[in-house]
Amino acid sequence: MRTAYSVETVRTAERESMARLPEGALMQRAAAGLAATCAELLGQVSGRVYGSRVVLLVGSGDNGGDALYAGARLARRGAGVTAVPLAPERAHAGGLAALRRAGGRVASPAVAEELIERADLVVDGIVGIGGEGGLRPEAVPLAEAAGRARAAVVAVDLPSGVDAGTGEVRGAAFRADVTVTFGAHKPGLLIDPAREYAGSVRLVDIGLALPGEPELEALQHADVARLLPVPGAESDKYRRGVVGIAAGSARYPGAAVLAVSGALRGGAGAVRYVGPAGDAVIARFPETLVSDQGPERAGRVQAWVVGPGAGDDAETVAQVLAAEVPVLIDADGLRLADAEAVRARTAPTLMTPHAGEAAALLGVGRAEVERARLASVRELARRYGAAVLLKGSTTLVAGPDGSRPVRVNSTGTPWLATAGSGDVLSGLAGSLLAAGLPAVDAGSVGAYLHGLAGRFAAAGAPVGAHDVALAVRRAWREVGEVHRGA
Ligand SMILES: NC(=O)C1=CN([C@@H]2O[C@H](COP(=O)(O)OP(=O)(O)OC[C@H]3O[C@@H](n4cnc5c(N)ncnc54)[C@H](OP(=O)(O)O)[C@@H]3O)[C@@H](O)[C@H]2O)[C@@H](O)CC1
Ligand SMILES: [K+]
Repeated sequence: MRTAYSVETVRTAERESMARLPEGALMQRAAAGLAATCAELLGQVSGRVYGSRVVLLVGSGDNGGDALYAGARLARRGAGVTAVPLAPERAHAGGLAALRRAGGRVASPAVAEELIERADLVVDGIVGIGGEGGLRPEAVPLAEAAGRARAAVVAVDLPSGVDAGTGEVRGAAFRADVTVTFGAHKPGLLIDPAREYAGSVRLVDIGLALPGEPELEALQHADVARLLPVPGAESDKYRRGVVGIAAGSARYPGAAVLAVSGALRGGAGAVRYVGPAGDAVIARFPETLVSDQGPERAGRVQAWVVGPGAGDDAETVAQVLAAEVPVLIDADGLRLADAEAVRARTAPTLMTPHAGEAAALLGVGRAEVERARLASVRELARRYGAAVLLKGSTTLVAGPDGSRPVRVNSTGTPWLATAGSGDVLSGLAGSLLAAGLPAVDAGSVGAYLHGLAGRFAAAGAPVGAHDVALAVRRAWREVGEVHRGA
């Protein structure tokens, strides 16, 4: 499991550690890790550390201190290192002295853009977890220059300008090729839009003992493998769970077919389809149990999926919400579901909006949800008393009270932003619910497999939702392999 901790928790751990260790020890560990990554990148960019040109952009806090000590290490290996302190009188004094002793230079911000243009490596040590409110105006041209330059950009702890705790980006921020973060991932490094600015993220262990719950957790292959439902010798189709799909309409029969295609690959023993697209479903998937009765009279299921392509069929949504089994609500179902009926449910509920649907439910603009994804998913979960999966390039899954930790999925790919892809996910996650997974697990395992399947199906070229559904089996197998190998 990959975890991310709030700034507050990291600060607490930092204080405890500092009380036990000699002064400056944590910063030296951080700088050593940072310098190692810088050296590796310089090797890639210019072939060697010796003789390469490194520019350190140095703010007035410890983030700048990390950059200076790392710069000193690079200077000792023969790199030409120039530090640009944005507020020279407040830059980390020990770090500046160390850099000078190692042969590094110090330059004025007036020449920073010129230096960045000629650099092999730019180290962004302007601001870390102590930052507030986005980049200050004087740093904006530097972020732009670093973006234009051919130099590799390494961010210290996090890209300056992004919000460490929430992943929000207000205005300009540094775009890093690599972010070297210390002690723990910060939530912003795993959530878009900030995640995109971080490039690839490396965690340097500086020996922090992190107290309490993480803010976020991201499942990895082995975690997913442990959660996948596996039939035992005694299993029959009913014990493996039957998932009911109440989806599709005369206008959108394809949504029903795609939701069923996802459900068939999600581990339930059987898929029951209810709705007006039965002929289309049977033609494609003859193994489906098709009923033309409403959900109430369709026969037993262990979980329902309601909503994909449902049009305006509020009655079906109401019947599903009244069922005493887990329910996944997606697409049109989100709009048609009565909030009181959702809150009144006693069996688990999982809502799966994309940003636009979440915005409509929250009564805000879509951009607002995209800007503040973590706060949005928590707020929705609290309002509805339901687990909520907020789709996107970094999908988030919150438990019913919006509490910690929220799951974040990072297997997604931009290729998954294709029509019908969400219908496949709803069937897949619904099937996992029917197989007995708790709502947050069903959502996050579903998103994980779906993202991986999207990558396999796309392999660098456009995909349709149907291709994604087909690739779910490969994703499942790959995840299972890791488990068996473990
Ligand atoms: N956690 C750990 O265990 C370890 C942490 N370590 C490192 O320490 C870092 C945290 O250091 P920190 O607390 O000194 O804060 P930091 O991020 O350098 O910035 C603070 C200063 O920046 C300013 N400033 C504020 N907002 C700004 C903005 N938007 N744009 C520009 N400037 C802004 C503000 O100064 P002001 O100008 O307001 O006086 C403020 O004083 C952490 O990220 C990690 O790198 C490691 O050394 C090892 C162990
Ligand atoms: K930084």
